[in-house]
Amino acid sequence: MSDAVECDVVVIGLGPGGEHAAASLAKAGLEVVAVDERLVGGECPYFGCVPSKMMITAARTLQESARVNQLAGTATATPDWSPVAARIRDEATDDWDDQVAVDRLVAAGATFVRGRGRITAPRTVAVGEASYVARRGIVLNTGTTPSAPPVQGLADTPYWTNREIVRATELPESLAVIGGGPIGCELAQVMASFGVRVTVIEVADRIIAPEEPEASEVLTKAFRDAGIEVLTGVHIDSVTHADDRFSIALEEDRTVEADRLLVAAGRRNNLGDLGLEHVGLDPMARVLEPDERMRVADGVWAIGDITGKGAFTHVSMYQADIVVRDLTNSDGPWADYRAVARATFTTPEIGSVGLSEAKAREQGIDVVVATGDLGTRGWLAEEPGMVKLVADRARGVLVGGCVAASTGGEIVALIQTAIQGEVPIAALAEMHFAYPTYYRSLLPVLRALL
Ligand SMILES: Cc1cc2nc3c(=O)[nH]c(=O)nc-3n(C[C@H](O)[C@H](O)[C@H](O)COP(=O)(O)OP(=O)(O)OC[C@H]3O[C@@H](n4cnc5c(N)ncnc54)[C@H](O)[C@@H]3O)c2cc1C
Ligand SMILES: NC(=O)c1ccc[n+]([C@@H]2O[C@H](COP(=O)([O-])OP(=O)(O)OC[C@H]3O[C@@H](n4cnc5c(N)ncnc54)[C@H](O)[C@@H]3O)[C@@H](O)[C@H]2O)c1
Repeated sequence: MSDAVECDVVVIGLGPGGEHAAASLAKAGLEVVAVDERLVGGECPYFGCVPSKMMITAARTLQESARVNQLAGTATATPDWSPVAARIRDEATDDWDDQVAVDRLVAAGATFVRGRGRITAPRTVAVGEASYVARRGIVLNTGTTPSAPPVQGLADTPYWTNREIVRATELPESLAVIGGGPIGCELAQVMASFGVRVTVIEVADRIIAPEEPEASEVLTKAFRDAGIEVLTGVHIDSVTHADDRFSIALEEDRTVEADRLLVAAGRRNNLGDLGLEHVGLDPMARVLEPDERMRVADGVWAIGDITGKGAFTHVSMYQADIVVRDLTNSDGPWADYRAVARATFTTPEIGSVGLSEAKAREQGIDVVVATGDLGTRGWLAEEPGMVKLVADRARGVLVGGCVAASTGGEIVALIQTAIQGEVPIAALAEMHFAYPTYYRSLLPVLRALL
């Protein structure tokens, strides 16, 4: 091994948070070595949020055009995947080339190293033959890899994960999706909008299971209305691939056949073989539990999906800002997860923030909930949807909310502000809500909580 290079900070893994932390720390004058074995920016820009939302933008355009026949005359749209594939390749991912991101990082003052980082001693990281000693410490942002469930035969088949489907240049006639979480649901609906016959196979008793049951119900109906087959509470016995077809054998002698199979059954945190034992951490850890400054051990910070605080780009970026504050000796503010917002970009979009009713009850909160529909706006737009608010009766404030609507992810911003600011429900229920907006649908639900 060559002589160790000294620096202030080594960032291992440059997902959205790692890239942001490395650039910000370098701009603040620290000597930063930023390491990634794949692409700078991580899953989000190349295989996750960005390409999937580009697909969703196209799919929504098709969905809207289909509503012309219902509301405004006649229109015929002929779906064509080629502009979507071209935009993903040329505009979103630069053909899966991260040179722009590398240049940005280097321009910020960081040293970029392509390779696999591994902790070999406190404050010491090896990348291949090179070794780096970080005077201040190591920031971990190693993210996740798609994981496949242990289903007989599956590993021997050419199934897709998010990393393959974003590169698809042609669509199959039929697609089976294992997993009805956010990835499975978003991509299933995209494919169905482009005319693919889609079956979603979910082992839990409902799709988007961590969200409110009422939201799952609305989405399941929307899926079925759009011709997507939704199988829930289903166990897969085996998967085979022959003659370019997948056969997914379900219990009770049922089989789903499809041209392609997307596995969206969850993710595995990239914590294996990271040398965690050298800094006193469990090398078998599935998540790294950080303190409020994102510290997980002496001289080690962790951010992003590996912290288990919500596998979202905005959480990774939020945590990166905290690490930057800590490493530049600021006074905070430190981590606060009371009002983490999220949006699943299906149609309707499922926006959520804070605690679900189930999570609030688990925490022993004296819970009161109320639900409603999308009111006048929902009726005008002929749009299904729902609003659910979760409140702490004793404190008279909201602790969670979920909105299924075309703008669900936007409407939750109001609920988020109320949770974060601990605004009394009584005050919220007396505010002006413009008529006939979507967010006005919150008003009767707020009043029902009082
Ligand atoms: C299809 C899809 C859609 C999504 N849509 C959304 C969305 O709409 N909104 C949202 O907020 N989130 C979305 N997400 C989640 C989002 O992509 C992640 O939460 C986000 O990327 C943050 O991840 P991260 O910062 O933990 O790291 P990641 O993005 O996972 O990046 C980790 C990086 O670490 C590198 N790495 C790992 N181990 C090592 C090592 N030992 N040495 C060197 N480098 C290493 C990897 O190469 C990778 O570049 C989506 C995810 C997927 C898959
Ligand atoms: N819009 C967004 O913000 C967005 C979009 C996509 C992903 N994400 C993030 O990425 C994370 C990963 O998403 P995901 O959807 O891959 O994972 P997930 O863990 O959220 O969902 C996986 C689903 O697969 C099901 N499943 C697991 N094994 C199965 C089996 N053998 N048969 C059938 N179903 C099975 C699970 O019950 C679960 O419902 C999410 O938790 C989310 O935080 C966010």
